[in-house]
Amino acid sequence: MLRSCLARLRTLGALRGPRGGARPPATDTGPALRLFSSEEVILKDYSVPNPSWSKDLRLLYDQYMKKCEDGSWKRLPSYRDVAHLDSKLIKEEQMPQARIFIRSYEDGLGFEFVMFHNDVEKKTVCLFQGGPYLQGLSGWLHGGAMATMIDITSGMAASIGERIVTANLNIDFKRPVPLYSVVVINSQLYKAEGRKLFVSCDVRSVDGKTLYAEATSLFVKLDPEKSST
Ligand SMILES: CCCCC/C=C\C/C=C\CCCCCCCC(=O)SCCNC(=O)CCNC(=O)[C@H](O)C(C)(C)COP(=O)(O)OP(=O)(O)OC[C@H]1O[C@@H](n2cnc3c(N)ncnc32)[C@H](O)[C@@H]1OP(=O)(O)O
Repeated sequence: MLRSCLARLRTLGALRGPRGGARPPATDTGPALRLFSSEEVILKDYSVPNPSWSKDLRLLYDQYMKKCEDGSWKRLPSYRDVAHLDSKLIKEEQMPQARIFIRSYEDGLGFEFVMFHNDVEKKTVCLFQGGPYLQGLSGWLHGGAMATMIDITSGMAASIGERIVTANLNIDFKRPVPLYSVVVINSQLYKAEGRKLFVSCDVRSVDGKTLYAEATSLFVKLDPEKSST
């Protein structure tokens, strides 16, 4: 299994280090992801500007990167292939196919986003530009695509690095979101009660004047004593 994962990562050009050749330049994403003791695996981080990003998205990205300078906010890196590496739920031969679906589109066609997290304030902000493959009604973003981004942004506000699942997600869609436009998704953990984490969220236009959606959600930390299947 390990061998097939490594082969897959090599194909993707993600492996660097002792056997993988030169390491790419350091980014602000923190230390390289070390998955195996003998090899260092660096996965491509997609939460950085690419040519499909609109001026709005770039400007907001720059603003939030400034907020990161004093350490209060952190940019969250985002990968395509990391989630399946330790999964015991799918067969070994299925693993090379598995991808985080929001990172499965070519640049600009699907979910272009970057998230920033403030650990003290328990807030996560996502700057999101929905591409043409996310169309619902003509010219508008599909609500399911919006719901996905609300879910993940809220999940990041609830907890980073812990095994949590969405137990409940309520969304009021207030205005349709035009395709290609940039929206700002603001989420905040407002209550933690045992394994339960409660998050509120809103989605607004870049100038903050249009409210596109409001949501509340409940995330539950997985109980290691219980089986998830
Ligand atoms: C694209 C992904 C990016 C990947 C990045 C990688 C890492 C980042 C790390 C974190 C970011 C997370 C982002 C998450 C977003 C994506 C999340 C998902 O898609 S998860 C998939 C969808 N959800 C599920 O499949 C969940 C299915 N349900 C369950 O597994 C279980 O029901 C459970 C929620 C785990 C709860 O079961 P369990 O037996 O463990 O506990 P209890 O039933 O006893 O419940 C505990 C507690 O919670 C209350 N509860 C449970 N469900 C609900 C509900 N629907 N509404 C209200 N309350 C609920 C329950 O009453 C108990 O409360 P109490 O203790 O007070 O009695």
